[in-house]
Amino acid sequence: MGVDVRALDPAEYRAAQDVFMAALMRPPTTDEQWRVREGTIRQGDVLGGFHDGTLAGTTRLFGSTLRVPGGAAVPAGAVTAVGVRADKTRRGVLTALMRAQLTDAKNRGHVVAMLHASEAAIYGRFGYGAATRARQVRLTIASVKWRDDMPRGGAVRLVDRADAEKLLPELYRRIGTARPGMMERSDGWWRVGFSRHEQRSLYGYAVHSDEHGDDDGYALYHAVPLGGDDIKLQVHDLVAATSTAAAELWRFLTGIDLATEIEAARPVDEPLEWWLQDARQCRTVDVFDDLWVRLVDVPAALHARTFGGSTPVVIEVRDRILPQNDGVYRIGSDGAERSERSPQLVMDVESLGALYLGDVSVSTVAAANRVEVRDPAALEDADAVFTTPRQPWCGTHF
Ligand SMILES: CC(=O)SCCNC(=O)CCNC(=O)[C@H](O)C(C)(C)COP(=O)(O)OP(=O)(O)OC[C@H]1O[C@@H](n2cnc3c(N)ncnc32)[C@H](O)[C@@H]1OP(=O)(O)O
Repeated sequence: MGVDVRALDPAEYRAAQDVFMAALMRPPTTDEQWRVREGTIRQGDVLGGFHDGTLAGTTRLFGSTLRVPGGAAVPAGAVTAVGVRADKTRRGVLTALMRAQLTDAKNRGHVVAMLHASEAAIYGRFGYGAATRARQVRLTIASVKWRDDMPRGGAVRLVDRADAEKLLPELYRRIGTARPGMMERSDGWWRVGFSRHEQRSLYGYAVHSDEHGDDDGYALYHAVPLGGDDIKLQVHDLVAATSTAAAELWRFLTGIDLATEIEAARPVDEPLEWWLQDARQCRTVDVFDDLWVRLVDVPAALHARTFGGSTPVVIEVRDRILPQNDGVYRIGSDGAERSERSPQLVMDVESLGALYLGDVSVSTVAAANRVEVRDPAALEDADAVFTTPRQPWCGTHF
């Protein structure tokens, strides 16, 4: 029996949400949570996969943009709420949904699709590559001593939730998407986020302003009792326009009385260790794949980002789902375009997605046999072409 996929009607969204929550083994969305979420879903965004006439699986795609190396922001489809009923898995429901969604993303003009994966084994077959990483850092507050030469300046103040709901989205819009891998957040994203801040626990909203009094960073955190007298500050969001703002926000967080430790998922190249007198007091407890990127329109995606190196490379790209992307591309610091030349390297669109934001080198992917090297001399050139000065990072959960 095949799988039928169609865009769901708004009246079916709640049922789709239930399928998703059950697939994630989470309790169903409450009526109160649903009232907030419902209004953020646009018609046409939710797909349903039907097996034997039953809604067996679902996925949603909403419009955003993704910052790419060089500074452009490309139209991006953010994929979320993927789930298949446990009694309907491994029958091709997700496959049918992903194919339909990628075609839809292409028709909507999205240059890339992107997601956070619950498991790393799921999305590669659909052309998604792990394009950014994050590291989970933990600091024990009693042992944190900042260096005297750490960047300092400006002031940090706490704001209440009502002010945070106005200030943070505005600040994020202004400063929050500077790094490759960062994405635009919709009003709905913020509404759902703030609605999760329960009254029962402390949520803190700290804003940094520079020496002229202009706001240039914020931290959003949550106090988690650990048992006994121990309290962890879980930092959900820390966005700063300058290293001074970031450093001052970290200094503020580690100065909060009664907190015993801090944990946050951060960019892998944030210079926390460099600010500390004892670098080992910042512990990396995990490094994990963050944003997965799928190039939906390969020529447009390559055109949008800048490349480095002194010698261009010629790469053949293969795409089993969107064959319009198949072809040979010459990529270098002067741009990227289709080419008639014979390829030096051959890769599928998943590997290209992983390389797209500069998180991993071409040599590393080639060493895993995920790039076919036809001209070994091209590998070093390709590393230089794809390399970026800053590690990409998304920092937005969706
Ligand atoms: C962006 C997000 O929302 S992330 C959240 C994703 N959702 C979850 O993790 C919820 C729990 N899991 C599920 O709902 C389902 O198992 C899904 C969505 C992961 C997979 O759905 P299915 O309908 O079973 O996938 P489908 O039958 O199309 O499988 C396609 C292929 O992927 C493989 N596959 C599917 N899920 C997994 C997995 N979790 N691990 C490894 N392989 C997998 C299948 O074996 C199959 O391989 P094949 O083509 O070689 O036979």
